[in-house]
Amino acid sequence: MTTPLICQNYINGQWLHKPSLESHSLESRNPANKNEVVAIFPRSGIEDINAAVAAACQAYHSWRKVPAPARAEYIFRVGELLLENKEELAQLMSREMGKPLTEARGDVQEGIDCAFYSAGEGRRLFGQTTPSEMSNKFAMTVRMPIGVCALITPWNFPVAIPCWKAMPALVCGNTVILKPAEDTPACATKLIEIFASAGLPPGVINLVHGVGEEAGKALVEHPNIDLVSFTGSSETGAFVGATCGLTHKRVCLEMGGKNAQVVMEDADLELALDGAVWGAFGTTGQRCTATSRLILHRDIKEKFTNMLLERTNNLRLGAGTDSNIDIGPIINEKQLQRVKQYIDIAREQGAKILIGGEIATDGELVNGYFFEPTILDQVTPNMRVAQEEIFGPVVALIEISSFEEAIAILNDTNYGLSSSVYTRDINRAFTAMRDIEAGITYINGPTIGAEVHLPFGGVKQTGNGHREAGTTALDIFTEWKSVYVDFSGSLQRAQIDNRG
Ligand SMILES: NC(=O)C1=CN([C@@H]2O[C@H](COP(=O)(O)OP(=O)(O)OC[C@H]3O[C@@H](n4cnc5c(N)ncnc54)[C@H](OP(=O)(O)O)[C@@H]3O)[C@@H](O)[C@H]2O)C=CC1
Ligand SMILES: O=C(O)CCC(=O)C(=O)O
Repeated sequence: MTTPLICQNYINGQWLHKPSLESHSLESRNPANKNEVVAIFPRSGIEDINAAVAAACQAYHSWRKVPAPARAEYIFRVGELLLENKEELAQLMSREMGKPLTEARGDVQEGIDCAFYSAGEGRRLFGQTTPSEMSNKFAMTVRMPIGVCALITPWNFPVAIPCWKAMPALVCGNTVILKPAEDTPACATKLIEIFASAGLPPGVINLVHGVGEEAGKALVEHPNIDLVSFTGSSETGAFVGATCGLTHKRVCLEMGGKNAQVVMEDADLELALDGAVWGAFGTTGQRCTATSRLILHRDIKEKFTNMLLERTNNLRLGAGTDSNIDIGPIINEKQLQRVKQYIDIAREQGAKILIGGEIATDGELVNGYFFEPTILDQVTPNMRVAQEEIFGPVVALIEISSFEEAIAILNDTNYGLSSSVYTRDINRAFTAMRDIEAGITYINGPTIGAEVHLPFGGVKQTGNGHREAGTTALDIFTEWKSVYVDFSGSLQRAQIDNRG
């Protein structure tokens, strides 16, 4: 058992608001061992939010004028420091969030990739030049920063998601305030320590810990916040979207998925099996891109289900820090109960549990929040487990008899984040690419595994039309200005006459 990390807010270049054990403090615990306190962190209030917003507003005036290539050099340095600290961060993440070490390393690696990719944008941030209607005039567009950005992030990717948001925001000339999830304050603190070590000027990046409904809400409602970038649940996303609408803020929402993997009768079944196991049970199913529906052609369903059962039966549960395990814990008691409730709902609505379905309590598992990897059969498309995001190690099997039926069922949800089709038929592959309603489609690959230089986000209720990562992140964190330069020395005739 290690000593808890004492986390503080980072405001205007200073570590502030030391939490006391007695009051105004919260703790994060190891989800594989609830007796282990990983971190103690402040329960920030409105005064902390006001201080962070004031610092970010003040810093914005000079940061936006730092040349973009120079802003990018700080982010490049963050990437180098993340690389140097990768193992330490991954170990901490495994303890605080529970994901297996290999996955935690992948999470940090996404942050590193994002740093180097975003830093490259500092030397691009391309605008356009375009002909003017006048002879002695130039016309062009430039990207302008938006201002002070609130970044509200979940616990499932405690390094990657804050990096996806903060890095492009800073390269574009904005200043930021991060409000991380209550479950992962230590990861956020270590990440911001790295940003601070890269020498960013005071106020450019700020960290405020606390409760979503207090600190997060205060940030979203604050009149001096210009943009909110949010990843999390549909319910909180709806509040964030509505509040930003009422207070005229820019807003970018990413609210999860109900992702499906289709396996057709001509698929390479071993390949599809790897995809299904990793997609459904990787990160204990706690990914917005997780495979929560397996749409199986009736000709291969029985064989594939048996293969899946055998693999699932051999998965080992345990602490993410133990290199011999496959599946870590669920993040907290509330999420554990939520997953359990969905199993009860599935049963009530007529689904059959082929394997799993219970909270796992064998041996040391009793000390953590473990749930057995679960396969639900005889699921019909209108059941709640086929429509709602569960965010746990649960996958629903749905049988289909044609490719058209598979695509129709895949599309039949309110979400539209990730999707996958396993087939050897090129015509089906291209039809899937065209007809699937999702922001991401994989052919012969699992629904998870996004790369940072491609747009990330979804259609329908997954989001509000924005895409993180890739060059599309620049569209979130900048606004266009059209610039006309008249070098005629007089008001041009056509302009007065409206060209007539
Ligand atoms: N799309 C995705 O990647 C994710 C989706 N989810 C979905 O959400 C479900 C619930 O998970 P949960 O962690 O509660 O998700 P939330 O949406 O509640 O949390 C996401 C972030 O929003 C903050 N927050 C909560 N309430 C407010 C508020 N009123 N105003 C501003 N910020 C707020 C949270 O802070 P705090 O942690 O302090 O509550 C956290 O930082 C999961 O079961 C899953 O379905 C969850 C995580 C990631
Ligand atoms: O699995 C992926 O491709 C990325 C997942 C992710 O970012 C998320 O679940 O929030």
